Amino acid sequence: MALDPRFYHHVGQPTGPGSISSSSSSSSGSSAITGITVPSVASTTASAATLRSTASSPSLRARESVSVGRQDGIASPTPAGNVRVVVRVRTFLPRETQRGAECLIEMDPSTQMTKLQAPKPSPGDQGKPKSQARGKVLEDKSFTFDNSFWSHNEEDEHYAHQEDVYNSLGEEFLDHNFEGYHTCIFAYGQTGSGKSYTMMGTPDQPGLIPRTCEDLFQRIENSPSPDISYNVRVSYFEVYNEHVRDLLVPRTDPPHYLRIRESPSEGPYVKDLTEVTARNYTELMKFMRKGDMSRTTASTKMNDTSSRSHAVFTITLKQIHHDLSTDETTERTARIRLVDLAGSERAKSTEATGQRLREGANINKSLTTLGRVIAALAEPKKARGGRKGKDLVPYRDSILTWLLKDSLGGNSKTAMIACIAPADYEETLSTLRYADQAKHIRTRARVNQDHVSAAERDAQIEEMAETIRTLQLSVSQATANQRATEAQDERLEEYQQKVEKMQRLMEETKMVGECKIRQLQTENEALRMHLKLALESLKNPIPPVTVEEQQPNVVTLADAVQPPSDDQENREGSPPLDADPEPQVWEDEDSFTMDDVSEREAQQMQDRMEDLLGDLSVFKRKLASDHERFRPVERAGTRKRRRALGAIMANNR
Ligand SMILES: Nc1ncnc2c1ncn2[C@@H]1O[C@H](COP(=O)(O)OP(=O)(O)OP(=O)(O)O)[C@@H](O)[C@H]1O
Repeated sequence: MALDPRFYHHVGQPTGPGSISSSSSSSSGSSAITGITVPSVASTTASAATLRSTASSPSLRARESVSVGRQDGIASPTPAGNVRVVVRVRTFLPRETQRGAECLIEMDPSTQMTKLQAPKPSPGDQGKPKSQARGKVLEDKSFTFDNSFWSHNEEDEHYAHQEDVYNSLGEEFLDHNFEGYHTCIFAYGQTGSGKSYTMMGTPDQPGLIPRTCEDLFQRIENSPSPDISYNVRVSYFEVYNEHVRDLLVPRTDPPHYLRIRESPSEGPYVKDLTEVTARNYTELMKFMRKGDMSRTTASTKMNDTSSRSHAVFTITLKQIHHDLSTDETTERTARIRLVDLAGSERAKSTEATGQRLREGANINKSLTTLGRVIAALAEPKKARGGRKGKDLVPYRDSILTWLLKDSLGGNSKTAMIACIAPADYEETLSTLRYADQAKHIRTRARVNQDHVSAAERDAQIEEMAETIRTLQLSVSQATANQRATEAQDERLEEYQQKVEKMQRLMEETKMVGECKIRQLQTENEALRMHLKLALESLKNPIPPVTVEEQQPNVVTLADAVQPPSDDQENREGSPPLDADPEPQVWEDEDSFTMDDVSEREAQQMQDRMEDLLGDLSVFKRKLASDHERFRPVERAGTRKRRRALGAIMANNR
């Protein structure tokens, strides 16, 4: 049985059902804002349809008009790095319009260049050269990114809508997820620069996260293969004041913070983080909204709903393909990490005091560490190697960078969206510099895929059940000894993890089982149809074919097989033309009537169907017995865990 084509999917090919369609249009001409004449995009409209993008979509502009470097047509000023870096400038906010702010940003859609202009001298600096204004050297700066999204004024023909950002970045990253890669998209920028708008958006203008969720389930629902089962799990946490808080559990007072652990295979992870299964888009959105409501935001001078924390929304997509012919399972797991960072802020601009000031300091601290991590990763490895070849990337200096370690420098395809405000020279310059450095980072993404045979899966479950039994024993012994040691805690934790892992494994085994049943049912249905047709043709046989000058209702075998050609007739050994042919009729001993054939076929089909139905019921019985076999372990595990936890709590008191 062949794997779903998506398992062989190559990067860059359009896959899956389209995302939300784009609505804007474009023509050639010059941008009112940028003042740069761009090549006519009218000629690109033919290919626009195949790219599922509109002519004004930045993704299309990038693919069509830029011919620098990369095969996929996206401008690549970063031969050394593979992190996608895009920049997006937002519209003026009312407070900026009121103070008559000037837009300092220009973007060139044909080269994806972003230019930051030095602001006009303030009244105090009148008469001084521009470069000496405010006592600082302020000059125009230009940067080139994979995409420069112009979201400043909607009237502009190159305005990048939310859907354009998704079409250009989110869709491609979701392709990678279906291929089995971990991905991470994070939004970076000063407070009020449009990070939450880009990642979450509004109900009317959904951002990258809801669009990814929608496209994910559209692709699953339109999956062409019944042999693949999908499992989607989601978690959502925030890093607030250097503490991790689960956003999928209700807030408590005092807040309950989670600890960070590191596993050799998975790297740093949040211990006891809630991870829930989402069966459809509606459920996934429910979890997203729940987490969003719980996120710490506050009104500041710079932003009415300023995020005071870094939020990490993670979707885990598991694709399980079962091959009925080999009874082998192929599993692909992809982690989709979507991060909305808190914005960097200057105490002077926000005029924050008290709690807001402390939050701001912590936000800045972790963002500074992020900056140092980016800077270290952007350097060639040799240059950053410390003594004894130790890697000196300061991941551990903040919770945020520690948790994003894999996404920033490991097994992940990563993108950074640098959000900028149109009228803040210094903050924007700092963001653009970070983004420029991020272009040089190289991650090492790999396809996360495993092959497991049915026997291996059974053995895994068996082995895990054994480990759980041993751990149960040692936990209860330790509890009996009334020694609440750290080792005991660790063992208990290991035990809990194993039980959870086993539950998940059993869930997956159930999914494989369901997949098998689906496949058998499909085959069964096809056979049933076949049988029905065969029986119908038995009831209403096709009238026998008669051949001229031959007995009615019979066909000679020679005629049925091939009409004689002139050549054959004259060949040696062929009966002479005038010889009286010995007709070989269907009634002969060695020949068949049409009815015989149909009956035999029907009988074979009936037998096959009975075999299949037999297989199906054996299989169902096996599933039920597996379920029964492991349920007691699960129940006992939960009971024991509760008891052990209770004992430990009592000991600790
Ligand atoms: N592209 C855009 N189009 C229209 N409005 C936008 C756009 N980007 C941002 N905004 C508006 O700008 C304001 C600030 O945006 P947002 O809250 O997303 O900033 P932020 O970077 O997440 O800030 P913080 O770091 O303080 O949380 C919001 O009112 C938002 O609606």
